[in-house]
Amino acid sequence: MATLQKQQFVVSVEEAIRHLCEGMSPGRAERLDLEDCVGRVLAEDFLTPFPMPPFRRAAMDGYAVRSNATIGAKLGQETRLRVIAEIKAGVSREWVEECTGGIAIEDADCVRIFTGAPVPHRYDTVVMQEAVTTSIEDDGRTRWIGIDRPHPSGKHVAEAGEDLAPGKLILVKGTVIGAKEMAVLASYGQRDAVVYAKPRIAVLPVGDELLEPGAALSANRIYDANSLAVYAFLKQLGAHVIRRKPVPDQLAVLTREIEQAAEQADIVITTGGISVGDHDYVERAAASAGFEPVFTKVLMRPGTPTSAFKKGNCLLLGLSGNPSACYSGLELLVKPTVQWLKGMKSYRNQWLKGKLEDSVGKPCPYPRYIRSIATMELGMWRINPLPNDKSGNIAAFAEANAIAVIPAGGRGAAKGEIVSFLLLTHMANGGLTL
Ligand SMILES: Nc1nc2c(c(=O)[nH]1)N[C@H]1C(S)=C(S)[C@@H](COP(=O)(O)OP(=O)(O)OC[C@H]3O[C@@H](n4cnc5c(N)ncnc54)[C@H](O)[C@@H]3O)O[C@H]1N2
Ligand code: MOO
Repeated sequence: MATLQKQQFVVSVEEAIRHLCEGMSPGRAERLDLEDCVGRVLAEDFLTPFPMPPFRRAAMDGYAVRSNATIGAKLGQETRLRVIAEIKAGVSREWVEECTGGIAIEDADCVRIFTGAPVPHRYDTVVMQEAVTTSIEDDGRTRWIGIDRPHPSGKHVAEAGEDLAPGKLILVKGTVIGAKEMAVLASYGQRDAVVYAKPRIAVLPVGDELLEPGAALSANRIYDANSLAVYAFLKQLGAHVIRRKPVPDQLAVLTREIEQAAEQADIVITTGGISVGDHDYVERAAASAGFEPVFTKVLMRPGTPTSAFKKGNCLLLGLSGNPSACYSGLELLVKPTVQWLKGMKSYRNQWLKGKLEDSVGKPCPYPRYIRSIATMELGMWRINPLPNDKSGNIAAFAEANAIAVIPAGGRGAAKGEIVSFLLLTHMANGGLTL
């Protein structure tokens, strides 16, 4: 039998990401209740519809006073102000008007006020209750406060619109909705938001050796680890995931599975079966299912055989079967692609710089993505490459919290060298969603 000659469309990691994102656009926009928008991406700019705060309000519990009335106040020579009303948060405009509207403007009165309550216009400052003495007249009703120092105008009063004027662009299209975005939207009374649909991604683990977790282990078989890893990763990214059972190494079966998955998904991810072995069928099945190659080799190790194919709007991404290589593919390629498809403005990976705490001796013609432990010490990231990080091993990546990149060629990298690294999604994830 002739040895399989893989078509060579070789790209760098950066080029692979560009190819993957190019020609795919975020899904349709849909309007969802805010509670269902966690981790979703805004498909429209959000402009403030009214001033924030919407009315002039007290920022402390205390007394609303006219600052003029406090000018002459001194220790031992208190200014006394009569408390003419009590205004708490949530009272009606009519109530405030009734309490203070008909009263001639004099300096010598004040109102008891609580945080969040509207400050009547006649008063220009709020004095915290800790800063006053209180007294009640013999009639048991007339209340006074004593103030022993001047209070400047505008203290503890939040003016209407001082936070945000109406018509201001506060959340731009492409922003992930998390807690603070929710607070903004809910502050403006929004019940729902227009967000991009979740990307739909199907996962097909490929290989005769694969058993479903839960089945009895038998000779020469292994459990399918990848499809659950991909499932978890994609869930964390906020995708809709369809996980299929392991597919045998048979061209016809795999072709049919890919065709079926492509009908349900924007992206089909296979794991395994993408290298040059006689029983690696993903590339041939992709062709039988009508997919065109986008790239068939990525300049990275692990995961060099990672390949992508396109048919219409559907992308087929073949990740390596080795669990570490598969996982690297998720972090390096799948994450930016899915984030792009989710409509995220900042969809690219955020690379950081750190100092290698150990040399990495193994030379490699491609950039090597080393599973590592990154720690921050005295303002500097330090990178400890994990030993024994063959792409078929799981120990190194189970421990890792980062992937560091060792440039191609040369003799690896020396201890003390500054390298780029990526914090793994479970460490760095700003938008962990389910
Ligand atoms: N002659 C060559 N052989 C190989 C090359 C090469 O360039 N020339 N590349 C090697 C590299 S690098 C990689 S990476 C692997 C990739 O192979 P595949 O992606 O085709 O993966 P498989 O051969 O199907 O499996 C590899 C390995 O991973 C195990 N595996 C597969 N699926 C799963 C799963 N769902 N869960 C857990 N483990 C899985 C599988 O049993 C194998 O041990 O090819 C090299 N070969
Ligand atoms: O590209 Mo592979 O993942 O090194 O074994």
